[in-house]
Amino acid sequence: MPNLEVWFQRPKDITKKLLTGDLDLGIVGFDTATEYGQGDKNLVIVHDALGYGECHLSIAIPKYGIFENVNSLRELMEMPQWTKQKPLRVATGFTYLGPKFMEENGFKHVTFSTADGALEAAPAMGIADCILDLVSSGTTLRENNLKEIEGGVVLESQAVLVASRKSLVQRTGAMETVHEILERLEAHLRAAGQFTVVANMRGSSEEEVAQKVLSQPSLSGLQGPTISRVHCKKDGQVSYAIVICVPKKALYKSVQQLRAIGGSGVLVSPLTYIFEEDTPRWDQLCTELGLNSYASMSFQS
Ligand SMILES: Nc1ncnc2c1ncn2[C@@H]1O[C@H](COP(=O)(O)OP(=O)(O)OP(=O)(O)O)[C@@H](O)[C@H]1O
Ligand SMILES: O=P(O)(O)OC[C@H]1O[C@H](OP(=O)(O)OP(=O)(O)O)[C@H](O)[C@@H]1O
Ligand SMILES: [Mg+2]
Repeated sequence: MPNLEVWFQRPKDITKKLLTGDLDLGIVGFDTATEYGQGDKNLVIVHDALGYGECHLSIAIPKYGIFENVNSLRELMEMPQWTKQKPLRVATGFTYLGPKFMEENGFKHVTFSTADGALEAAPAMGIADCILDLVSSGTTLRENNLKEIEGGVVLESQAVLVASRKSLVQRTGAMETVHEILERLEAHLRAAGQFTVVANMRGSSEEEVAQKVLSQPSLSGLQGPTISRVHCKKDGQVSYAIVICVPKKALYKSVQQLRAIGGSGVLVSPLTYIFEEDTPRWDQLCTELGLNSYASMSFQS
């Protein structure tokens, strides 16, 4: 893409640099954008689900000792151990979201300490009573004898595309660039679970082939089959070829169904992009920025 420069930075620095106006666009975890964005209106989520880096921010407590029978945030809060003099000690890297969550849930006697990594060790080391950190597979928690509790999830997260509102509104060309990035991302993510399937079909007419294909539940494709004539070199006879999109999960079933209705020579290739007529997140972004005229604007010129 022209007019675009890409820098690799630490996630928290990306968020901070978006806020100071040193960057126009960033890709970070939603948790980082929320933690370091701290509700700043200048940070705009352009794409909220890039489909990787999935995790959630959650409270975890030891499985043992005084916590053995504690399984919810409410039960944790109602434990007699936490007093003004001896509050619940939470180790977390999320020093904005952590206290905010506990306060919103009415937790009175709580205090926070912070570290850069390996927080899961803090309870066993006696430095904290529980932790508030990211969980993905849950392996780190299991390894450290910790458990999540009901009502303890602070935030669901995955990679997101974020922008500086000021940049989008003020910088010439910024919206055009974001539009192209968004179109490509949406089209690419839409295509992620799909294959293109091309097959030769026996049949006496396009209609007959279409009927056969549509009679099979896994073969209707995104909008129905594309059918075209194949002109054989040798005998000049006409046969037909169909092109359909098939979800990866349904691939083998589709091949079986194609064979059952006279399909052969099935070619399968991955799909890179599916561009639809609309880019829903673009319209949302324009509305968010109060730039409604952009929604119908095309950048073809
Ligand atoms: N186990 C995980 N599975 C999936 N995504 C994760 C996981 N841990 C972290 N993430 C995501 O990756 C982002 C970066 O993680 P992390 O904060 O560990 O960064 P880092 O590269 O170690 O940076 P720093 O050096 O500043 O700690 C997080 O904000 C979160 O969105
Ligand atoms: O549920 P899991 O799949 O085990 O993943 C969770 C772990 O991943 C992250 O740590 P990371 O590996 O980034 O190390 P860090 O905490 O030192 O940054 C997070 O801080 C958890 O410790
Ligand atoms: Mg890390």
